[in-house]
Amino acid sequence: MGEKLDLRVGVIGAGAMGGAIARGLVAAGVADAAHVLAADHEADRRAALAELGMRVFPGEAELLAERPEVVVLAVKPQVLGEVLASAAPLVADALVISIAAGVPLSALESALPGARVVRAMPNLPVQVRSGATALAAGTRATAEDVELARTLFSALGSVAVMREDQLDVAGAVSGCAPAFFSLFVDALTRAGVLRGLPAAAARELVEATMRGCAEQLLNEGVHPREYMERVTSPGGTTAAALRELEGPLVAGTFAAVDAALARTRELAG
Ligand SMILES: NC(=O)C1=CN([C@@H]2O[C@H](COP(=O)(O)OP(=O)(O)OC[C@H]3O[C@@H](n4cnc5c(N)ncnc54)[C@H](OP(=O)(O)O)[C@@H]3O)[C@@H](O)[C@H]2O)C=CC1
Ligand SMILES: O=C(O)[C@@H]1CCC=N1
Repeated sequence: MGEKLDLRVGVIGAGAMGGAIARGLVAAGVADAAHVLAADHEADRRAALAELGMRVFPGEAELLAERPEVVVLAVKPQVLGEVLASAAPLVADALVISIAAGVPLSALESALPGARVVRAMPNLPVQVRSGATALAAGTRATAEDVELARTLFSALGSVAVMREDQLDVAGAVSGCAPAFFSLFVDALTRAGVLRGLPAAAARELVEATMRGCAEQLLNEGVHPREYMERVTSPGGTTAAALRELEGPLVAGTFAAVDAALARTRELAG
């Protein structure tokens, strides 16, 4: 468990990502549930978090009236402008952490005059404290603010502090990656089914393999290429398969990351 922080964290937008962060912070023990405030339009989402002991609010104004020391903005980039306008007068003393894809620090800082802002790009596994988060500091954020953001997200997995342009790349890579990995798991499962495996068995085999590979890559620190070589018997089945897979997968992955970055730039506008 992480060190418990004596401050309140307000999460505005408790959807897929805001909900994951709120749950992760409580599960990690860095914040008491009663010190995590969550605002969401959806009554069901509020009820699920209230059940865990969090304080819940129907919108940002009600939450920010409580003046939490840290505010996490976790609404979609398309509605962030409205939230910033109503939050601006209420966050002068808070550290504001935006996780919105694309929305630049310059836009956040000009919409929140005086506020200390940090951008974060987390991913969905923060909910189970195995996430990956990139951080970039705004011009008014202090070293202590960056350390506080690092402490919060470190309780939810690994953290890297970087420049803002790099954070956008991290968003296209690790932010999106849970969907990329899930797509591959699904594709491999379907390939097994197509060739005769029962669906449930195929899925179990593929998911167990993903967990085992992740454990070995992380625990042994082995390079992915070296790990591939261990699996690839000379003249064997993996070599035959990789010959088909590598080209399209690498090209598709590069194109996918470029598409995510292009969309990031559109959202910035
Ligand atoms: N999903 C992911 O894996 C990641 C997402 N992000 C970023 O996180 C942000 C949220 O994405 P995601 O969680 O997927 O989106 P969701 O739609 O799941 O969550 C956003 C939630 O915020 C609610 N909401 C909108 N406006 C307000 C408001 N004014 N007050 C209270 N609640 C509000 C929405 O309710 P309603 O729909 O009813 O308006 C919704 O429940 C985005 O900016 C995205 O770029 C970053 C990294 C990863
Ligand atoms: O799809 C999105 O826009 C968000 C940002 C990164 C992952 N999900």
